[in-house]
Amino acid sequence: MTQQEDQQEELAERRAAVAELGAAVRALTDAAVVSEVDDATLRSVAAAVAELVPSLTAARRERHERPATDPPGSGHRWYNPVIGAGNPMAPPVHVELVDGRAVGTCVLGLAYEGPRGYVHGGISALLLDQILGHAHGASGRPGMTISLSLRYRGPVPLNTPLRITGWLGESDPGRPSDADDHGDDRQPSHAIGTISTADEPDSVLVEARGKFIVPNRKQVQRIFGGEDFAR
Ligand SMILES: CCCCCCCCCCCCCCCC(=O)SCCNC(=O)CCNC(=O)[C@H](O)C(C)(C)COP(=O)(O)OP(=O)(O)OC[C@H]1O[C@@H](n2cnc3c(N)ncnc32)[C@H](O)[C@@H]1OP(=O)(O)O
Repeated sequence: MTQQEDQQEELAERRAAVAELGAAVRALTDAAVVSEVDDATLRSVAAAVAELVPSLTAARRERHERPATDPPGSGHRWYNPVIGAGNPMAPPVHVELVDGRAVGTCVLGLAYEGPRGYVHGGISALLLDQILGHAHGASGRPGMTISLSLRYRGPVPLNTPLRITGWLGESDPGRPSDADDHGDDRQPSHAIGTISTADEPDSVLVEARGKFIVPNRKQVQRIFGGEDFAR
């Protein structure tokens, strides 16, 4: 086996272990928010969970440090709060590109509840920000959201397969390019997205419109210390 194959195998093993822990803690969260067991049981589970924390934090990363799952250039985000299999707060949403659109699927449990039985509006915004960003990134220009507006047309049901779709709209017409001052592409892109149930994809429950920019070199330096932020 070559050194590169060795590294690939190690990476796959790491990602599998990270996903396993993510799924286990996600299941714990799901159980915690639906549980109606007695107080003594809640307290004993809380104590058992607290005992587990030091074994995870024995080796930890700090802000700006890459996790082992996301080596430079991989473009992976295993702890992303929407798609990251390693992040227990992520549903996680599974995203595919279909005819140039980013299409995400997931089921949201009671941990994401806003109005009783339905998804919290902030969670819908989180999912749509991600899917719009994915559509923007898939066009070859990974960027940052500079604005996001939502229209909630109908409540999004919990425990129901959902479909989240994002695509690019027209760019800002007539915006002057100030590439000379800032050194990069300065036309914000518009992206549009929707949430519906998988069973009724044409019935839009939430609609989003966002604007994205590709940070120029100075901005990347200022915000991320110069590292290629998207990879
Ligand atoms: C198979 C393929 C798979 C692909 C797979 C990809 C997957 C990839 C998925 C990722 C999905 C993540 C999706 C989550 C995306 C987030 O959540 S991003 C996090 C949320 N956004 C932020 O944190 C941005 C915060 N904002 C900022 O840091 C600053 O406002 C900015 C954007 C750096 C600009 O600040 P600044 O340099 O001081 O510029 P400023 O003087 O304020 O700007 C003046 C004007 O120029 C505009 N402008 C500034 N910089 C730029 C620029 N670089 N370009 C254009 N216009 C600009 C400004 O918007 C502003 O416009 P107006 O408001 O006047 O219309």
